[in-house]
Parts: sequence; C-alpha cells; structure tokens
Amino acid sequence: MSAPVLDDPAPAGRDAVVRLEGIVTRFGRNVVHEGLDLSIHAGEIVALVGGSGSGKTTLLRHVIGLTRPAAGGVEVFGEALDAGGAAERLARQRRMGVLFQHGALFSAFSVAQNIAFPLRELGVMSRQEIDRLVALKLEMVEMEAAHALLMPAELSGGMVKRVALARALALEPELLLLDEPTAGLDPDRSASFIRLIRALHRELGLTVVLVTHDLDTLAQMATSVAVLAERRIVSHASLDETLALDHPFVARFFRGLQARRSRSNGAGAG
Ligand SMILES: Nc1ncnc2c1ncn2[C@@H]1O[C@H](COP(=O)(O)OP(=O)(O)OP(=O)(O)O)[C@@H](O)[C@H]1O
Repeated sequence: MSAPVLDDPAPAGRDAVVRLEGIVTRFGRNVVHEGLDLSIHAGEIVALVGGSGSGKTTLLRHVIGLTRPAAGGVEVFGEALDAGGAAERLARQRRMGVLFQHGALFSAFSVAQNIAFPLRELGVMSRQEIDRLVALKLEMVEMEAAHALLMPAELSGGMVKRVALARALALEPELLLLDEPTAGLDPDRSASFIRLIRALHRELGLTVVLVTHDLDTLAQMATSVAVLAERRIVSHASLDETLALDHPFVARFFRGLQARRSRSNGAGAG
C-alpha cells in the first residue's frame, strides 16, 4: 500500500471549523474509532466516505454533541464542544445545521411549522419575523410559498429533503452536516439538490461535511475527501489524490468513478 495522504488540503492560515483529535469510540466491545484525527477548514465541502458501519454517522453525531467519544477532543469553531456554560454551548450548537439520512420532519407539523421550529425554540422572534424567515428559507430551497401549508405526508421525497434543509438552514448555520443527502432521490432530484447545496455554499460561504455513498454527489460537490477506514481517517486529500491511493477500500469505493474517468480519457485520446 502506498503512504496514506494525510496532508491538510486547505490553504494555510485558515482556522479549523471542526477539529477531531485522538477520537476513540466504543459501543460495548465494538471499537468504532481508535485515535481518529480530522480537521475541517472554513469553506470546505468535505466528503466523508467509509464502509458501511465504519462510523461516519457516529462521527457527525460527535461533532454536534449528540454523542460523546470515550476519549479524544472535539473542537468546533475553535473551542471544545463542551467548553463554557449552557448558554455558550447552545450558541455553538446554533452555528451548526444538520440534515440526517432519516432526518424526518415532524409529521404532525406543516412545512412552515417544521421550518419555524428552531426559530421558535430561540423564543426571541415575533410571529411576523418567523413568518418572514420561513418564507425566505422556502425560497432559498426553491419551494413555492404555497407549499408552506402542506403536511409532510403530502410531499415527495425530494421535497422532504428540501424542507429538512430549509429547517437546517433556519438559524443560518456556518457549518452544515449532511448525512446521505441525495439517498433515495432520483437522478434529476439528486442533481437539483446538489446544485442547491453548491449555490448555498457559494453564496453563504458554508462549511459542509457530507457523508455519501453516491459518487456523482461526491464528484460534483466535494472540495476534499476524508476516508474513514481501519477506525481512523487514513486520508484527507483532494479527489484526484484520493483516487491515486493504493488502498483496498478506496479501490472498491471509487471503482465506478475510475472506470468512467479512464473511459472518457480513452475517448479523448482516440
Ligand atoms: N447507539 C449505538 N449503540 C450501539 N452501537 C452503535 C450505536 N450507534 C452506532 N453503533 C455501531 O457503530 C458502528 C458505526 O455506526 P455508524 O452508523 O456510525 O456507521 P456508518 O459508517 O454511518 O454506517 P452506514 O454507512 O451503514 O450508514 C456500527 O457498528 C453500529 O452498529
């Protein structure tokens, strides 16, 4: 196996938005992470890839503080996740938006109520301010104002993802965590979801961590790829550098993309 690529793909001088150091995670006897390190810098879209059960979702849960590693440090926005009092921890939480794979909407709430939920929790906005922000977020995810009154059961799969994204964006997060955002979407809906995230990334300067098994999503979105294998990040590098790695998981995972690239190179050469 060639040497793993562990150099930092972000330009020097940018602060880490997320820094994971020496993370150890255990569920009973199942050791999921062991000495895992990863730094993510402002403005990056990092695709986190790894085999099924390798601990990608668990890592995202550590970043937002839903779970705690058995050992190691989790820093977000330059501070330890549990630094400071309750108010400071909450303030840090609000700088992060999350879209989980089964990030279901509250089924008894309308689209508008779902998007308004994090805003209401803040308890500082008037009804009019909340309505205005909900309308703005709906527009941001390219949904019509009339959709605000629909119930989740009335939405298509693509619309559910958009509403969940609008809710994740409600508090204007600087860091967006996306777990399989395009899973279950048909190619058209998937492509438009990718366009949307890329536009938001460009316009809002978001930092994004993206877990995906979908090579098209990855190739079109990621500014870097972090590979979770053997319980740690074995490589964090550009897609091209990742493709050049001699690692069994990388070879298996990227086989389709490699084949497509060599076909198009062949076609170009001929
Ligand atoms: N709450 C829990 N209790 C016990 N084991 C857990 C718990 N959460 C996760 N695990 C175990 O930790 C491992 C990593 O799970 P995780 O969901 O993070 O993997 P993943 O890489 O996201 O997988 P996939 O790609 O299949 O979604 C698995 O073996 C899983 O069974």
